Amino acid sequence: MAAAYINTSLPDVSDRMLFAVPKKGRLYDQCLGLLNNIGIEFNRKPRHDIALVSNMPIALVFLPAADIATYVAKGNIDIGITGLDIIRESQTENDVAELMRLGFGKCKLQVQVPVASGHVRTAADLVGKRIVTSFINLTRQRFAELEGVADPAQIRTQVRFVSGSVEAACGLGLADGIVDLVESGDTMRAAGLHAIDTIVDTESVLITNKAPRFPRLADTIKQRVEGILTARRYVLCQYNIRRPDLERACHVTPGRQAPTVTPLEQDGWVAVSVMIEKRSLADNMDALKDVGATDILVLDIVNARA
Ligand SMILES: Nc1ncnc2c1ncn2[C@@H]1O[C@H](COP(=O)(O)OP(=O)(O)OP(=O)(O)O)[C@@H](O)[C@H]1O
Ligand SMILES: O=P(O)(O)OC[C@H]1O[C@H](OP(=O)(O)OP(=O)(O)O)[C@H](O)[C@@H]1O
Ligand SMILES: [Mg+2]
Repeated sequence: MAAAYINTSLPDVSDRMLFAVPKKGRLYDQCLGLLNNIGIEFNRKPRHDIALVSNMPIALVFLPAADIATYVAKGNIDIGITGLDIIRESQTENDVAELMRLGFGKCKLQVQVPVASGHVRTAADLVGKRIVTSFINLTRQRFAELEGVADPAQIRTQVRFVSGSVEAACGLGLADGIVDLVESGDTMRAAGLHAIDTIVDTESVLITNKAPRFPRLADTIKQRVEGILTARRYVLCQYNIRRPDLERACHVTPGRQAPTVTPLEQDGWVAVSVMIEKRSLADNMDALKDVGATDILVLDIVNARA
């Protein structure tokens, strides 16, 4: 259970759901965009890590992404956004409920070595060597597997923690290899490194405590986020078609549930309105044209509720 926040200079948040958001870093901008999209209004004062939401009984708590899973697992925070990598690293998988993957913050936690150390081709070649990382638990678990040791504390490989700029460690002589996140690979390549093993594929997730204090409010947040993710994934497509060609057109664009078909004033014609996934839009438009559709229009969806 989340405890009341005990600090008299802070606002009273005892009746509010505490919602943790990364206070900086790679997830920050995306999280703020999402909060805005789901209609959460707040005013964060400079240097304050708590902001009251003006239109819902929620208080936002801005925390380092790496700590959010622990707060949620312990029940000090009710709901939060963080990365799957962080949940695994903080060993909180069994204590948090994953409500939804959010589709951003996608990257891989990888074992990397200097391109120049050509004799190191697999992670097994680093057994017994020096590894630097911000993910010591996941790194120790991976090397325990490679060493055939049940207890990660017993591994021969030396795993040392650094809090950031991990990619500098090999060049500076502190490590023979590193374990760090890779998205585009630019950071890795700029440091003269390449990846030889993947430990985790990660993306950001919405999580709650397993015994949430505000289950209905958490569900409302989940539904609103689902609506935004759906809106981002789909467009609304409208077209006109002769009734005899409708069946073939509906085959191309079956929609999420079913297309909406409306008769046109012109005899024998109908208008179709249907949701289409953005990633198959161009192919679907080509196929619609082939089956006789005309006046094909595509409209952005701002929000949705399935
Ligand atoms: N390059 C990236 N691409 C996508 N997601 C990333 C990337 N780097 C980190 N993440 C995700 O964001 C989470 C938080 O990492 P991030 O580096 O943003 O936080 P931080 O280290 O607290 O911030 P900073 O690096 O600014 O000090 C990671 O655990 C991961 O889930
Ligand atoms: O493959 P890329 O697209 O280059 O992204 C990967 C980099 O992003 C993160 O670093 P961040 O910017 O958070 O800096 P940090 O190392 O100081 O945490 C991560 O730690 C990598 O260094
Ligand atoms: Mg970082």
